[in-house]
Amino acid sequence: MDLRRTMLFMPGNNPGMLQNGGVFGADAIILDLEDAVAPQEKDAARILVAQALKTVDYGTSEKVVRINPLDTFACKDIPAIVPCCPDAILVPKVESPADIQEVAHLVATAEKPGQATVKLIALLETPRGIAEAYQIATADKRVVALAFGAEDYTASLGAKRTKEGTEIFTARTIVVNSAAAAGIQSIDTPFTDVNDREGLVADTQLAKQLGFKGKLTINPRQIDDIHNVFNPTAQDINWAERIIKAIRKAEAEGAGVASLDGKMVDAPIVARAELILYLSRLLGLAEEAYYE
Ligand SMILES: CC(C)(COP(=O)(O)OP(=O)(O)OC[C@H]1O[C@@H](n2cnc3c(N)ncnc32)[C@H](O)[C@@H]1OP(=O)(O)O)[C@@H](O)C(=O)NCCC(=O)NCCSC(=O)C[C@@](O)(CC(=O)O)C(=O)O
Ligand SMILES: [Mg+2]
Repeated sequence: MDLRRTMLFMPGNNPGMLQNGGVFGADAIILDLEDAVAPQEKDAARILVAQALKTVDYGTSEKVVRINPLDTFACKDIPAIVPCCPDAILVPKVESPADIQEVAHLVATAEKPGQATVKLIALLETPRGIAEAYQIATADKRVVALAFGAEDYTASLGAKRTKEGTEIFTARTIVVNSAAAAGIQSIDTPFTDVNDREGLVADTQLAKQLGFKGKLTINPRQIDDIHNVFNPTAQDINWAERIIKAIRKAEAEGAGVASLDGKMVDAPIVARAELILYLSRLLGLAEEAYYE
């Protein structure tokens, strides 16, 4: 499983940020050619991002480039970026399966022989994109995640953006459910007030509760708080260990259902416990947390 708890945006025309992007420990970095770059800077940013992909060591962070939409500069971005071997392309303002299929075709044409297959992440940030979420998620096998962009979405809706996020609740759950139905990940919208840590943590907790697997990130100071929310806690790991022990004991006694602390333990509970343990092993948390 690829971890995408944090996906850190950095403007593609900012050499300082592009140079340092790998040192913050984000699961993914997104070199942005779209909205963080002014129209007159697009050509320079494309060259800078291509160069960064070839020369900067981003460590274990997944390398993602957000291209421009198909009706603007995507046809210039894809042939310039794909041969520089990004891990994935973030496609903004996706509105239909046809958008994804067209990008997938352009990417396939631009890939060098022997290059690892470039993945696609669809950014849904319009009412139509949300309405077509499942069709978009299943439009091409390169698609590994759906991401949600609340600022563009609420601007298109004409809805006021609030900290509580009532206006985006339906869209968030559609994105999560569509991605899960397609067997891919869902990544939540960024929290745009970089000085409001409490608000960030609350918003990330809500995203996790809804089923998102990560959050778009705009500032390195947000990374640890987001990771802390998505990481299993020592309590989670302890619960998961006890669930697995309880079900193994029940199975040894010929039963498919166990009881722990008075609560029923059956297949979906066991699946949740296994996921927690898998994630904690992946993050190197299991032992440390278990023996606390
Ligand atoms: C927010 C702010 C201006 C705050 O600046 P501040 O200056 O207050 O930050 P400080 O924390 O003081 O910086 C301390 C040190 O960290 C360095 N540093 C900061 N950020 C860094 C970073 N990202 N990567 C590497 N390095 C970084 C900085 O260079 C400094 O380095 P140094 O000088 O050496 O000490 C800044 O973070 C920033 O520009 N973020 C990226 C913004 C961006 O890409 N937006 C577009 C993508 S979202 C989007 O499009 C979503 C969506 O699609 C969704 C929808 O639709 O809803 C849409 O449409 O909205
Ligand atoms: Mg946007």
